[in-house]
Amino acid sequence: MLDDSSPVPHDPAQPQATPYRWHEHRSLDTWTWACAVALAADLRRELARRPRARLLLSGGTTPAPVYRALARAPLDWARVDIALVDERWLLPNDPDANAWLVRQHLLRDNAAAARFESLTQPGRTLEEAVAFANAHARQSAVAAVLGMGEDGHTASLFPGLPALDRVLASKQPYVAIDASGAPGAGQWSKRISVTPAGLAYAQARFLLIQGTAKRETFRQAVASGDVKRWPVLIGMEGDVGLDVHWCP
Ligand SMILES: O=C1O[C@H](COP(=O)(O)O)[C@@H](O)[C@H](O)[C@H]1O
Repeated sequence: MLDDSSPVPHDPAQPQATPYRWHEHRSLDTWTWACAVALAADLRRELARRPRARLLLSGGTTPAPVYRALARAPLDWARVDIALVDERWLLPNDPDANAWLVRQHLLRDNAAAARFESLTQPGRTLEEAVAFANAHARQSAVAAVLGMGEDGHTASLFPGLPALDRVLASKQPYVAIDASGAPGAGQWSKRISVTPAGLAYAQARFLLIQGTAKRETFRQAVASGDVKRWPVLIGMEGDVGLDVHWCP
């Protein structure tokens, strides 16, 4: 069940500089099903209009139950292309790779028929992986699913990275990221990430978050409006709007 009341203070007399819609769910179950149903609806609508539908996904851990639920949706999955918004520089069969999460939790059941564009492959260099991503990225996607760390990073864009200015201004949809020194990046400092220019190809944006710490992170990000301190704010750039789905 959805409750659209926003916990983030907002003066309705002021135009909202960072547009988002806050969907608060009571439990992990309702969060999971609401997100999966919304994504399936977007895919179904696109497949009714076009030969193929494209979906951009995050990794990490949070979206796994949503992907498992989505995998059971009765769609013509053979016409669906799945790509990542970011990847750690790991081979796709590494359990810490975002590709691994997608393979384990989405590319199964009905969705086993979907076509997946893994960014990393054995023998592919980082530069080749970024070129591969950019070669496929300039086409409309029904939605981009974003995650967020407690530090406010999204995709592989971490707060305070020296390269953020360049990334945020990039005309390329994907770039290589050196996240050395960013505590939230863990041991995976080499990464590939979508840019705001890449996200602009998504017709809808979902931010899937859980827990009070991430709710507080999101509140601080919105209050600050500083995208370099809170890269999650890239989800609100442009006029698409960000659907934030939260559960405790
Ligand atoms: O490193 C990453 O982290 C974020 C957030 O992950 P979570 O485990 O806190 O859900 C994720 O969205 C991103 O794809 C991933 O590369």
